[in-house]
Amino acid sequence: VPQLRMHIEGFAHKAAGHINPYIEITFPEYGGERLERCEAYAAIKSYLSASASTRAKRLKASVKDTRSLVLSMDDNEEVVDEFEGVKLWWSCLIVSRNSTISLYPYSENRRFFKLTFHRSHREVITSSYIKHVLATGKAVAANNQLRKLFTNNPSSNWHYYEESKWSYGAFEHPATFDTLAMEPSKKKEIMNDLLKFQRGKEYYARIGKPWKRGYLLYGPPGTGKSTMVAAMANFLNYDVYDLELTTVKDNTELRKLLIETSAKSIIVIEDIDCSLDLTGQRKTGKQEKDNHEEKADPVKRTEKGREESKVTLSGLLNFIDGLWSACGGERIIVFTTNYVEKLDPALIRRGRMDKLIEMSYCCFESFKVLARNYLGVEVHPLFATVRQLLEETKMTPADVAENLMPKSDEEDEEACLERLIEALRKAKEEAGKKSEEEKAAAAEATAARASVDVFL
Ligand SMILES: Nc1ncnc2c1ncn2[C@@H]1O[C@H](COP(=O)(O)OP(=O)(O)OP(=O)(O)O)[C@@H](O)[C@H]1O
Ligand SMILES: [Mg+2]
Repeated sequence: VPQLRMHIEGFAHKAAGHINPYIEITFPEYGGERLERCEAYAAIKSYLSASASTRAKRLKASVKDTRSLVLSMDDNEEVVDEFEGVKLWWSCLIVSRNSTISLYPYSENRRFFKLTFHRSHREVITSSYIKHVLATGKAVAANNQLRKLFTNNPSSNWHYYEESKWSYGAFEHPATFDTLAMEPSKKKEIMNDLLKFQRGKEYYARIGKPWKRGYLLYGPPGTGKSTMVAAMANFLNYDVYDLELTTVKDNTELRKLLIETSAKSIIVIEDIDCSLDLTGQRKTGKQEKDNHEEKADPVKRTEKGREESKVTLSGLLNFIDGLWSACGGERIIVFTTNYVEKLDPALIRRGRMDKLIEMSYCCFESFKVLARNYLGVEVHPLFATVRQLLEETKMTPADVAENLMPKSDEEDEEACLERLIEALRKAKEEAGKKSEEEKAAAAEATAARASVDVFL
């Protein structure tokens, strides 16, 4: 029984106190009344990850992005540290509690760090070493912080454990403004806007505005809206909260989710036009009645339960306004949509959304970015043809990128560019045919009307 063992160890330590000249300090991962995650633990972890990677033999790796690796001490591993000539030992311990039945998944295993040192150094350790560790650890953490991507859980799971409203994984989207295909001047403008926002703490305080900014990204599918959000997060070093409105049952839940977001984050609501009926149309009497019936009939309700979110436009507006006023710290909210004209004006008016950004079809400048990324080519004789065709045809950056991607090892950049040109020609032809058909249909309609006129 682990608990018993702990007790015995405790006794053993006490008994050995006179003989054993070493002092041990433990730092548990969770502590305090609410068992919240200890800041000290996190700082020590980062501190040790910086020094442990050179000394410890067993390391745990987590990949931060495609270029760097974060190494940290593995469980039950020990490292030696030195401070002002004093030698001390750190170990990472884990106590598993598999034998106890627990409702809280995170408390199954308890981790803590143990610091051991000779009692003659007590003064140095307690007065300066620990301070040094915590400060260094925080700095290290800020440096190789793993950014997180949060998604909201359906409220039926909220009661499982404390931080369950949002679940998260590492945010590892590789998109940056460098790889984003967009008109350079527009890109520059957005980057400057973001920088101004990030550095604007005093400015926002002075003009008495909350330190928040709202963006609406709109454009056809495949023009890089989601990619843009990732690029923003990477640029600012923010966490991302991906809010799925369809799993939010009502306005109250929306509020609760909002309260649990942290500062330095981007809250994204994708495809806002599809998520909910936010087009400003009020419900008809019949729909209201249907809702009542559903409440009375639980089977029907659960059947439709998933997509039947009761979040309303006014709830969402309150969410945004609440964000603007209730939460401290820098936050960005981003909406994406394919149909900006479908949205209620109240949602995108100034003050709610600060900037409307149109993502559009691939222009030649965007193509150059993609060619550089996908093929590593800056100039090529075929570029002229591509330029010509891009001016005459609409193709999304997603489609251009797809065509540029080498399909096998034998394919060189020439082959890829040829394929793109082929696809562009085809698209142009189809667009031409379509407009011919439309013209014909329109002509037919006029002719029909004319004949009706004659008939009358
Ligand atoms: N502007 C762009 N720059 C670089 N890559 C792009 C761009 N637009 C699209 N892509 C590529 O196409 C894929 C799809 O783009 P993305 O998911 O960002 O489109 P979207 O505008 O969010 O589409 P949807 O409206 O369907 O959500 C991405 O994985 C990316 O590789
Ligand atoms: Mg998208």
